[in-house]
Amino acid sequence: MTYCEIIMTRPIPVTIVSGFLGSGKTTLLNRILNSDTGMRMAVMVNDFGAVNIDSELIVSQTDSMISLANGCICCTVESDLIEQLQRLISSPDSRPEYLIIEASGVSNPTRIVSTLRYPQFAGRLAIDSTITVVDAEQFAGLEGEMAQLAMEQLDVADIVLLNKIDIATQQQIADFKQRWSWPGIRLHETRHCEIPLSLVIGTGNFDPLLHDQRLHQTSGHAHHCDEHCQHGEHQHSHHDHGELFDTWYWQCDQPLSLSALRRALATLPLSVYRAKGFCQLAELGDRSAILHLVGSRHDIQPGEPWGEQPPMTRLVVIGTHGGFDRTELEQTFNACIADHAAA
Ligand SMILES: Nc1nc2c(ncn2[C@@H]2O[C@H](COP(=O)(O)OP(=O)(O)OP(=O)(O)O)[C@@H](O)[C@H]2O)c(=O)[nH]1
Repeated sequence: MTYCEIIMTRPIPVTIVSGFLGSGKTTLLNRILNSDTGMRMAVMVNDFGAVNIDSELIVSQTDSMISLANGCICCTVESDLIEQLQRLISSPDSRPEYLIIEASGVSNPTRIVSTLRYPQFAGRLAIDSTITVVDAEQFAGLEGEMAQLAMEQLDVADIVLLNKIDIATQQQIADFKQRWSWPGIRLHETRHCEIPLSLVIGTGNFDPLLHDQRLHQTSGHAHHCDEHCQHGEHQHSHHDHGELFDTWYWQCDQPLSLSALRRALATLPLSVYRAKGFCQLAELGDRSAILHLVGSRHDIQPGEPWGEQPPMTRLVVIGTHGGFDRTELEQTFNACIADHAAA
């Protein structure tokens, strides 16, 4: 057997990174990809929004970056996932030594796990682990179907990163650990997903039997039940997450005022969970800025120089379905244009 044939017959380990909107999945991915793994990594990114901002927020030298069709990986883009996986494993030139799939924050990763276990991938892909990143501050505040989705994302986790412990209270951290530390789970508290590589890559933590057992247990949610549980409500009926969430995209080629933008972000309705993208700020001249909004917190940091790229603000906003008015959002952001804000 030739070297090439040996490589082609070895299953590619796959890590699935899941977690609610803004919990820190891309932060984890960047951390992994910027470490010295010594392996040829491929990354598949699934985003929810008109534009795949996540693939641009990944700052690394991966050998292969695949942007899956935008949408919810568990509802609408499974066929794209299958096609891309098939392409990845069948080409000797582009075949990676390790694959990471980042699901969008609105996806339930159960479907990705099932897809990877289809017979056509047997012996060619091997799930290493499913990692769920949790925003320690935000988690307990999620309600209704959002809370249900966040719990579904935890149900399939082999590894949980309880992230953002720098902004969560001790009580929030303790409450989460009390409810979600079931036997066998590997739970790590992190700041900005800082964690040794060996605890997240090549762990071999995925156990298909345990996985199936957990999903079929009661209603699937393997947490410690308490008075907040309404198991009748969170059976694993599959929602189309595209119906739970709505997304809006705004782009603008005129510079924005930073102070006006900060004010605008503070006035967004609570139903807006997430905003992210790149901004052209009057204050930054020829450099872009990276904007993140998660719940009521926002962060705007200087990014790369625009270089050859024409300066342009591109923002994706994600919220509950029907939770925001597009015309109002447009007016809010238009008012941030530096010339308008100064008038
Ligand atoms: N304070 C704090 N902020 C964090 C931490 N981890 C990530 N963030 C910030 O949270 C924001 C969202 O992080 P991302 O990594 O983009 O989150 P995500 O899960 O990929 O987001 P989506 O893909 O949109 O669902 C960014 O501004 C991060 O810098 C943390 O531990 N503490």
